Amino acid sequence: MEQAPLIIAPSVLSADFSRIAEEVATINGSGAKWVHLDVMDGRFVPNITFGPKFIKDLRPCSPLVFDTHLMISEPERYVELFAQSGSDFITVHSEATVHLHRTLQLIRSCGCKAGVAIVPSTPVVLIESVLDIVDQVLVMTVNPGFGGQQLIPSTLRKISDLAQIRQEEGYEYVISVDGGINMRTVKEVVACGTDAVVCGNAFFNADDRALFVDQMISLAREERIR
Ligand SMILES: O=C(CO)[C@@H](O)[C@H](O)COP(=O)(O)O
Repeated sequence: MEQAPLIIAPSVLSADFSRIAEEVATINGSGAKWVHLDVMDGRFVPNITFGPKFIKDLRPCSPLVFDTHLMISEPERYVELFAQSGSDFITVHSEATVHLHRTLQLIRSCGCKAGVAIVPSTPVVLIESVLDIVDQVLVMTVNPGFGGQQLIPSTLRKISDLAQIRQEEGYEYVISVDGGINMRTVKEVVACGTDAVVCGNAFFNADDRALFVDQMISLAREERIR
């Protein structure tokens, strides 16, 4: 069976918040399938973005999958609010919650798909015991907090490891990659087994955002048939 096209998830972190509805409209028209929503609390990461009201207000602006990435400490305290805001996926960091398994169960019990994220210094072995209950594993390829950073090469191995475990165990999670993804780096992450890529600066700085998405998907297809 042919593999599904690479999922492109533009990160609104790199959007102009003063024109956020217009910016999201360009995501809708670009061929991207997901909208990536980076929630930061100034504690788990050294930056602050937005909360559930922002996502709730954006929900009517897009029919796409809302991929909410909680870069916040103790995310379990806010899961219900982010579920009510219209998130499809809610992804929490393994480093940010003591009871990771329980937090992932909570996400699912709220009717959302559950994701687990790991920062560059966290090895895959630390999340192996929850891989049977997640719908997405998000591999951070930069240290979280800011857009526009360079991909850290030592993170790539984790993508291949997750793809191998998925195959061996028959799991069905989506493997997504976040940080420093652009037309130069997409092939290497696809070669490792990525299904979805988060793109902040590369998407929002593209002269033609629809063309950018199209080219990223084509580059992925070329890499997969190589
Ligand atoms: O979560 C983050 C950063 O913490 C990312 O989602 C960035 O927003 C990706 O931006 P680029 O590296 O693609 O510019």
